Amino acid sequence: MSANDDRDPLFRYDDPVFADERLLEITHLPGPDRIVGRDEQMQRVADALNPAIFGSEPNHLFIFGKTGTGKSLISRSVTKRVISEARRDDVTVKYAFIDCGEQNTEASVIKTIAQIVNEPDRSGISVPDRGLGTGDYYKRLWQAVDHCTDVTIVILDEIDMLEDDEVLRKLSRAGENRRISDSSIGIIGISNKIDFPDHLSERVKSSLSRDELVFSPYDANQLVEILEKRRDAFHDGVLSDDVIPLTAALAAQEHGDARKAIDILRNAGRIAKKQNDTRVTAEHVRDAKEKTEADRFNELIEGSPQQAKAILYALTLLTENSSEKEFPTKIIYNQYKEIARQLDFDVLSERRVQEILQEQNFLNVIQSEREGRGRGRGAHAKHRLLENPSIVKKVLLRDARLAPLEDADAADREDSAGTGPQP
Ligand SMILES: Nc1ncnc2c1ncn2[C@@H]1O[C@H](COP(=O)(O)OP(=O)(O)OP(=O)(O)O)[C@@H](O)[C@H]1O
Repeated sequence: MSANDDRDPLFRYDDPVFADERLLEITHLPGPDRIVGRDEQMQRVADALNPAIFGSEPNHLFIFGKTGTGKSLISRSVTKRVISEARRDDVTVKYAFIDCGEQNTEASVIKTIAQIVNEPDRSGISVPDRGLGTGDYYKRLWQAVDHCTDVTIVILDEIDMLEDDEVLRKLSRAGENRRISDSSIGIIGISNKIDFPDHLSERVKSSLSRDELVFSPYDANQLVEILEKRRDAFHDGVLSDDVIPLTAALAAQEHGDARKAIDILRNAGRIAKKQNDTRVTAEHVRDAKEKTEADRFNELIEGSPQQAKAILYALTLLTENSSEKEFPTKIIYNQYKEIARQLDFDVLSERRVQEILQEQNFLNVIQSEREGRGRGRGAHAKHRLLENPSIVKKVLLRDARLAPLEDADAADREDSAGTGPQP
């Protein structure tokens, strides 16, 4: 009897497609030999963090670049190398990776760093999840940092999502202001908004944005190389020859986004597996592209209220039915009113719709520009959808309250195709 004979037949124990799917997970940190084309950026991050190896204060650093250009990968990878180098000299370096999209208040950022760094046996303190004011969380953070580390590296991803820059001011000057005495803190701020430092107060800017680093998008060849280095996520012979080049080409269409490339490849494998295919083909890749885009858009709008979805639907219809790409608030508002009536929603004021458009701009769902120059505010802003309208529509219609729009949409399409009832 083989070892597998007594296993529960309800489950699968072999995976015909993936040898190690974790290599394609977004949280996976690939080793240095799998990192492609970022030597210069790695060196710059290493230069900024170098003092930490000897227990001294690292330089703060800002990293900019579009989605999927390796900003968090390089920050985490170099930080980990700093930690292991420092350990050789008995220097303790710890790091906290904070997603400011999820933790955007001063108290939650401070609490999270303190919880990551703290070892109650060494510091003699605890960092409770709730119940302390911001000031007390700071006190515990300084204690934890002083007792448990020589250097703390704080990586703030999506730093532009922070409610205000107070936390940056205090963290960046902790040593200078003698909040901590036996230890130091280095900050790496990551953002895809290159104009982010313009929004910081002068004091924070002067202490933080001395060192800036820009990550440019990958070209299709680099994306091919990145994917080739993860080919062992699949069993030998599973990927058809055209899968990696096609995935790279599709991911390079907007800008060279490695996150999208890896997501498409993983989804292609999953789709093949679901269909009981043992080879991943170009067709799986095309389906995977659509799924990846829909998933990503869904993630962006998941928490949005139904009114915001109705407004986005209005912008989607306008985009679909016109050769224009940008629309003024007023035009979107008129279309929204129509949709709100169809859905039996209360009709919001134009001012409120304008605010919601602004929020969606902040969430990177749409892009708003004021007429003339600068980021969009106010009644004269124009708004553009950042995703393919057919994907947006599909995702918005997943919301049951918006589903009636699907019938209206189908009827419109029939009419415009001339297949509606003839007189
Ligand atoms: N140069 C590279 N070599 C190998 N893999 C890479 C490279 N750049 C990015 N990746 C992979 O692409 C994915 C996205 O990278 P990462 O999260 O670092 O991008 P990012 O610029 O921080 O994006 P975002 O702004 O969306 O957070 C990760 O799975 C990462 O491992």
